[in-house]
Amino acid sequence: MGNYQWVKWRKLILWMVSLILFGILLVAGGPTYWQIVLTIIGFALQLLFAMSFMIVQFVALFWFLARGRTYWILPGETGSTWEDYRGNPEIVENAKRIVTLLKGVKEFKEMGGEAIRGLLLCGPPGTGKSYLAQVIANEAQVPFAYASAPSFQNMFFGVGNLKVMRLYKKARKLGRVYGACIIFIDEVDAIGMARQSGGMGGGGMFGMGGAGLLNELLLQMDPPNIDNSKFAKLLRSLGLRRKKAERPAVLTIAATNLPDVLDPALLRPGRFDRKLWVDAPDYDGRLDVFEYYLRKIKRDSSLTPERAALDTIGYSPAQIKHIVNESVVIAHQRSAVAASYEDFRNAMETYEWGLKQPLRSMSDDEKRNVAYHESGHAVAQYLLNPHDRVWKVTIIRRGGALGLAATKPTHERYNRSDSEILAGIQICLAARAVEEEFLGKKLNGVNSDLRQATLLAGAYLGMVGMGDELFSWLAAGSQAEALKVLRPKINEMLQDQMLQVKKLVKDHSDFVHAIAEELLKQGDLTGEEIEQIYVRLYGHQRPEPPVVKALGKEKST
Ligand SMILES: Nc1ncnc2c1ncn2[C@@H]1O[C@H](COP(=O)(O)OP(=O)(O)OP(=O)(O)O)[C@@H](O)[C@H]1O
Ligand SMILES: [Zn+2]
Repeated sequence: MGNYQWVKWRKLILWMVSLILFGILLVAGGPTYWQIVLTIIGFALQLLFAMSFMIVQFVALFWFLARGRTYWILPGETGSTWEDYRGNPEIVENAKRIVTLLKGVKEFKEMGGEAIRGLLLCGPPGTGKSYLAQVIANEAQVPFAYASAPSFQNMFFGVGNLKVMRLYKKARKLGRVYGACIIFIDEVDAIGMARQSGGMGGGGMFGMGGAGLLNELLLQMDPPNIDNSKFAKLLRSLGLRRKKAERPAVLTIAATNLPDVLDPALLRPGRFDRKLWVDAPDYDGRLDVFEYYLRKIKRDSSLTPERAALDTIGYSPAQIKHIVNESVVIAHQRSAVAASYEDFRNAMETYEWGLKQPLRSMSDDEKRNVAYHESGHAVAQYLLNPHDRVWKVTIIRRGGALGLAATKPTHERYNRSDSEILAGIQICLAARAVEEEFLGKKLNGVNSDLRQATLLAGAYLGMVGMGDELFSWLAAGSQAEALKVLRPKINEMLQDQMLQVKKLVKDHSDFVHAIAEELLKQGDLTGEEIEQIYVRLYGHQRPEPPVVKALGKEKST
């Protein structure tokens, strides 16, 4: 308290002293009257200047923050056409309809139609969602804006909304010039998550939380059709009416990998009421994409679109583009003038597994362990899986794995039989089977193998009703709980499959030894080389793989 009083007094005293000094100066005939006036004006000007400077700074900061990271493409700037969108003719068909609507938007509206406002593209990454939106814009000859939803988010309240508002304002402006406009919003789930599930739609640190951004987006997509300018309000208050300004068509195309988490409000009519699934292409689709991208590079006759399409089940067009490009890089590195199939394969392997990183310090004994482990997988893969082929077996470290035995499907498949799942379990267990039977020890490199085998057995018994129960843990909700309850049965199943695969590798011991020896010599083997070894040893091609059965109590039926 006392302290506070003192501060107050001190201030007063300081003021008094200054006043007295000022008075003395005045009386002593120091400054003239004009000098005093000028000084005061000078002070005032300084204050004004400082304040306006602060205001300008604030405005600049806000403007800077609200500057969305949006890329604009005007008609004709990219030139990507339907010809460039490959591998998915159904999508193109659907997209063409949208372009027809956008092009004829004026006539369509005159007929009383409402312009489409939103299109939602769902699908895994790299399937060309933003690319499709660009092609639509280019084909319709309308401006295109690319924005990513997370970039709207800002820690300052209102800045995100301002960004959305500015984006749409510009879109409407350009839309008036070009007839329509397309805004593409990537990763819309970042702001469009169902509101109760705590989506990040809100205003952030200083915001009110909730769904501010989502609401702004919905409002901007489908704004109320009244003119809210001062002039229009004045006219309205005078009982007059200005001719309603024509609202330009702004089509919002949004993309997401997670359509299930979106707020239902987004999917209502008038918003994203049209949905297109953009999936990874099938064989024919990939063939088309490869033909397109391989045409752009120099390649020799070994690298054909057919061969490449066969190897790349599940690849997206973006991945295909990347692999083709990497093949050229690899070809160039070995000073070749054209990419070969070998380069392509190397590119794929590096893409899927990471770079080769041989462990120079590994002892011969350890290398032998890894070779037999992988040989076990390879033998089971080769003999048991009718729909997969061995792609590559290697004991050269890649990524985090000491070795790998990888298969690729021979064709697109959408369902799996009980026999195939059991074969899958045996393929996982084959490595341990070989360790025990051929090396006489158990090694610790099996963690992911056992994990995978356990998950497969769990699904077999507790999810897809292939054991003696039809109960599904999906209904119970927790896989972890189900695995615990199923543990005795899973164990029994794994033991039983282990016995079978041990028999398999012992029956083919020459094959196991030959692959392991060859791996120790060469480092890695392709599926074709494995096949050559088999044919050399047994004098015939791989027989039709057997139907694998569960022999334990599960086989009570
Ligand atoms: N169908 C296609 N035909 C030809 N090229 C394609 C196709 N789809 C994608 N691409 C190529 O892949 C690149 C990446 O695609 P894009 O960015 O559109 O994928 P996306 O689905 O939007 O991915 P993300 O969800 O990760 O944003 C494109 O720029 C294009 O060069
Ligand atoms: Zn393994």
